[in-house]
Amino acid sequence: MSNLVKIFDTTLRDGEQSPGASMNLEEKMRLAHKLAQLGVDIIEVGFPASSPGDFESVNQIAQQVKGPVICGLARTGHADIQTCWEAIKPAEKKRIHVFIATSDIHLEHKLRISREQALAEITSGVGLAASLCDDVEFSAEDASRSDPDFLAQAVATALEAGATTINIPDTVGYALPDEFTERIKYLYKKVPQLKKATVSVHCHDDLGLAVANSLAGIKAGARQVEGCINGIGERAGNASIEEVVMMLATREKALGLTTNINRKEIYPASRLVSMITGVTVQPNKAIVGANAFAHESGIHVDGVLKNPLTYEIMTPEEVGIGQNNLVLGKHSGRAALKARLADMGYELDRDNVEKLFQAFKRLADKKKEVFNEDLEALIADEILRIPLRWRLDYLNIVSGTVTVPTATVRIFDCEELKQEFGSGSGPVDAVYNTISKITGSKAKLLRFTISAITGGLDAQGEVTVRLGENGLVVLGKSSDSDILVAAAKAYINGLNRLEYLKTHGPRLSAQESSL
Ligand SMILES: CC(=O)SCCNC(=O)CCNC(=O)[C@H](O)C(C)(C)COP(=O)(O)OP(=O)(O)OC[C@H]1O[C@@H](n2cnc3c(N)ncnc32)[C@H](O)[C@@H]1OP(=O)(O)O
Ligand SMILES: CC(C)C(=O)C(=O)O
Repeated sequence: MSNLVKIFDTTLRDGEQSPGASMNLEEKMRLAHKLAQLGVDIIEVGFPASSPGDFESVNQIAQQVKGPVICGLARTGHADIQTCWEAIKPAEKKRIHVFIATSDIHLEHKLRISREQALAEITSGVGLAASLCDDVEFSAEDASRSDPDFLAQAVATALEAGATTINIPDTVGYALPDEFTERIKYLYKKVPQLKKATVSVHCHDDLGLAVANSLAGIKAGARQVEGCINGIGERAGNASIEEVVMMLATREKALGLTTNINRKEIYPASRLVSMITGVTVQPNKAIVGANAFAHESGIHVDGVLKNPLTYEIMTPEEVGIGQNNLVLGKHSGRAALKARLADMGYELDRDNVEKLFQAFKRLADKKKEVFNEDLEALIADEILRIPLRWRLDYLNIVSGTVTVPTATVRIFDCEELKQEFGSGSGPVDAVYNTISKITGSKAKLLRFTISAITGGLDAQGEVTVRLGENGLVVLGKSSDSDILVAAAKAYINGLNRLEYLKTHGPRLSAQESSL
């Protein structure tokens, strides 16, 4: 048996069945090109009989996308199959995928036909498809809930009619891995001619077992796995392609199997699917989630810094993610802090690291994540105690529903008092325009946040601004019971830090670091 597992991507068909994930022609085309770059073996592009739009996108992709087999889905009715064939005909390599349900629940309640009629449908549908195309896949929908002997009969009928790939779907994500392995082994035993075809598995994630069941199928002899990028798809989704591929690659020694996937395209493909469908990837999602290669806990970061193998079983580079992400937060330790400081160009001596670490922990208790600008601000406050060029002396604001907001601001520039008057679209804008006039600052306001740090009507407001100029980025912070005063002071605080960085450079010199 081959050690190559073919990857059948159905993001454009089953993935598109995720509520709200439908894609237009341009989006499908872009994604199909990306899937070809990713190296999937087969792309199920759509269900051509379902709508003129789907026909058109399948047909356009069949004309333009080279590399993978281009596959269209069809029910057993002849009209579906003819329409599918017309749509995929221009492709270099093409496949018709015919399906019908084989479980009694589906036969009785949905299709309202007998088992005999279902077998006749298979003979007629697969037979027509095989007369048009030499690559035909047959799927026994709801196979995992079908009577095993009837399923074997359906599979034998499809092979007889000309199917070259037999797909065993766990349509409603009901199977348990051991059961699924047994089911496929049973089919191999009952239908000896199955060995000549490719067995495929198509697992849904209703119980979170889609990837485990795909592996169970592979272990029983399946050599094609169907799934979607990011695991999107009907209801709880399909097996996630990236998880299946990375499972096979990471555990290659144990499993002895390979795929044709260009793994560096995994992350770009994931981003594109998320962008196009609007279905966001949960942060803790395996392989492509924001936290998949992120570490915050001190003990983990210490290990990863010494050797990433301590906590990483694959490298982020392997799946197209730039590098791992060492997050600073309340669980971080000194090793993480020192590594980040070194990354930022700061070489602090042991006492200053200790001083900064204590301040960092106090901040991290209040904040989810500590960013570089937070560290710059801590260094400025705790270690450098930077000289303040500007200090607010006086502030008067006129604002309201019927007046143009104006501000009068007086500032100490070193020892010299300077005053200006200005306006803006709101009171904060008026204050900031006036401060910029006095200080001559060209800094851009990148972010402005305001929060209450005490309760009640007399709450202290804390304002944080993020300012940028010529590649330098700083934070400014202040609090006051008057939020406009807090806003003015935060802005001036940021400008003082920017002024310091402009004259001293963004990096601490060794001399300064030992201050
Ligand atoms: C497990 C899967 O993911 S299967 C794929 C599911 N995907 C989709 O359904 C998306 C595209 N579907 C559609 O756009 C529409 O359902 C269409 C155009 C295909 C059909 O629309 P309609 O003709 O209005 O039928 P409707 O959707 O109401 O019902 C489906 C019909 O197909 C029949 N059917 C379902 N599966 C099959 C099959 N494999 N072979 C033959 N007929 C089937 C059903 O019994 C039902 O027939 P009925 O109308 O005689 O009762
Ligand atoms: C059409 C088949 C393969 C399907 O999507 C399913 O059974 O889930």
